[in-house]
Amino acid sequence: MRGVWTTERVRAAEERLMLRTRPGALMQRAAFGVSVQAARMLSEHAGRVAASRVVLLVGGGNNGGDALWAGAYLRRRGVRVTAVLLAPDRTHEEGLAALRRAGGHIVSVEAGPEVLAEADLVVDGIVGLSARGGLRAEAAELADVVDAPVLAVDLPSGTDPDTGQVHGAAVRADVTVTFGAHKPVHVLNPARCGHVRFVDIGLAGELGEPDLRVVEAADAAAVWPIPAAHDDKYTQGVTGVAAGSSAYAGAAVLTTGAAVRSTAGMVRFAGSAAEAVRARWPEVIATGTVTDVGRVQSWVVGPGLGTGTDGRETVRAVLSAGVPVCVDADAVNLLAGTPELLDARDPDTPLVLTPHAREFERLVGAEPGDDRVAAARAAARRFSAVVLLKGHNTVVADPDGRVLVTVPRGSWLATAGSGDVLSGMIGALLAAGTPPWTAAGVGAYVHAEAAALAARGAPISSSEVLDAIPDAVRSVRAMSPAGERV
Ligand SMILES: NC(=O)C1=CN([C@@H]2O[C@H](COP(=O)(O)OP(=O)(O)OC[C@H]3O[C@@H](n4cnc5c(N)ncnc54)[C@H](OP(=O)(O)O)[C@@H]3O)[C@@H](O)[C@H]2O)[C@@H](O)CC1
Ligand SMILES: Nc1ncnc2c1ncn2[C@@H]1O[C@H](COP(=O)(O)OP(=O)(O)O)[C@@H](O)[C@H]1O
Ligand SMILES: [K+]
Repeated sequence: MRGVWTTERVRAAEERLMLRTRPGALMQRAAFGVSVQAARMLSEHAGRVAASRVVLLVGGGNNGGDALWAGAYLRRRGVRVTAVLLAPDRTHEEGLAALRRAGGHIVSVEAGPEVLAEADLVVDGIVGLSARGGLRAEAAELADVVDAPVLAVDLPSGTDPDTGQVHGAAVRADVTVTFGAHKPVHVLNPARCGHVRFVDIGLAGELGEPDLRVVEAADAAAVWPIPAAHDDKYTQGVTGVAAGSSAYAGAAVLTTGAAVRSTAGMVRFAGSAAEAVRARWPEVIATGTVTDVGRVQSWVVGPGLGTGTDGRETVRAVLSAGVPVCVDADAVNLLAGTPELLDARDPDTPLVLTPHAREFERLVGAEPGDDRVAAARAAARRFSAVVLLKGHNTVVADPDGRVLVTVPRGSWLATAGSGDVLSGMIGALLAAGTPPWTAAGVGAYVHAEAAALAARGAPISSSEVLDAIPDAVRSVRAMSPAGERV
């Protein structure tokens, strides 16, 4: 897992590191990294480094200082560098002097549009970790006329460093260079950041435990359940699915199918869509009610269940079964409407709640808001459950405060029924004994991987996401040396 640290933590780490480094050293490390990345982008986009044109958008803080020093380094490689000063009276002095010494041009904001029109690359040094709100008017007008590729220093200006949210105008970067640590914006707003490149400025030893963690392929490969020589269909965990209704039989078929495709072993189904489930998935043992189903090691409850009395009793039955439960869709709505249902739960059995934003609002009584990480964390604590908040990024919070985030590759999952597939996958992982926080995070990662593999650049249905689960598991396992052996 890759760590992510909030602005406050990064600043504190930088302060500690600065006590042991000479003044200005960190900025120069950061700026040198920016210049290396800028040269790489110039080669790719302009076909040359020397004699190409770079425009620096320079704000009134250290972010602008980084851009100015990077410009000075680029001058040594023969690049024509022009700095547009957005806050001339507060421009970073040493950086400005360095760029002047190196032969860079300095212009005022009025000349910005003209120099931007000639640029091969724009370096966004408007604002970094001190950013508040969207871009101010002058910066917004300049950002609007940029046509060349954009390299953002630390983060795309106008995005919130800790939530990734954009209120008003913001830069859209092709590449963002981050210093010393990944910050929340880099994983919560990947669309604005473009490719994120890490520059080591020596912070690692000062950072401590991350505030968030990003799931990676190796994490999924390490925990995905693979049958061993001694296993049979029962020892790997039997997944129970209580989903669907006469009106929504499809949700039952999708959730059950996702559990079937995710792990070896067995899946049992309970509900009025048993016939439809059996017809599509003959390997599933399908019955009418939770009480008839036999022993399972986890339950998934909710997709297409309806919010009537039958649904409520189903939720009550699975919560009191003494096994881990993944509560999705209508089961989340039922908990929102009848919170006493949670009294049926054995407090020692893991619970995973998987709301999308509207279900979250019903459950918690407030929208997730700008800070989705804080919202998921608070809900996890309140319900003593792992809360997986769906959206472009999936945020998975444990009641103890740990948070996992998945960074999507595209938005292909924004299609009906894809959430049903996710809950089936999480249910299968829970049945295999995967701890709930990991099951939810890794399930979401492989779900997104399945979508990316199925889509390959064109829209897909959730049935295709489901069919791509084995390919996604193969793909993540292929990245792990241990995973390739079996
Ligand atoms: N610490 C270190 O060791 C290292 C730090 N490093 C670098 O320092 C950066 C942080 O620098 P920083 O703290 O000086 O402020 P920075 O982000 O440049 O903002 C400048 C000013 O902009 C303004 N402003 C705010 N919002 C705005 C908006 N929406 N649109 C427009 N303007 C806005 C606001 O001023 P205001 O006008 O509100 O007074 C603010 O004070 C960090 O990101 C990294 O690049 C690296 O060198 C590595 C070592
Ligand atoms: N714009 C998006 N980009 C990436 N993933 C998305 C996007 N919108 C939704 N998703 C993902 O798709 C799934 C949708 O789940 P859900 O809203 O429960 O759908 P349904 O109820 O139709 O099954 C979730 O895993 C969510 O994270
Ligand atoms: K910036």
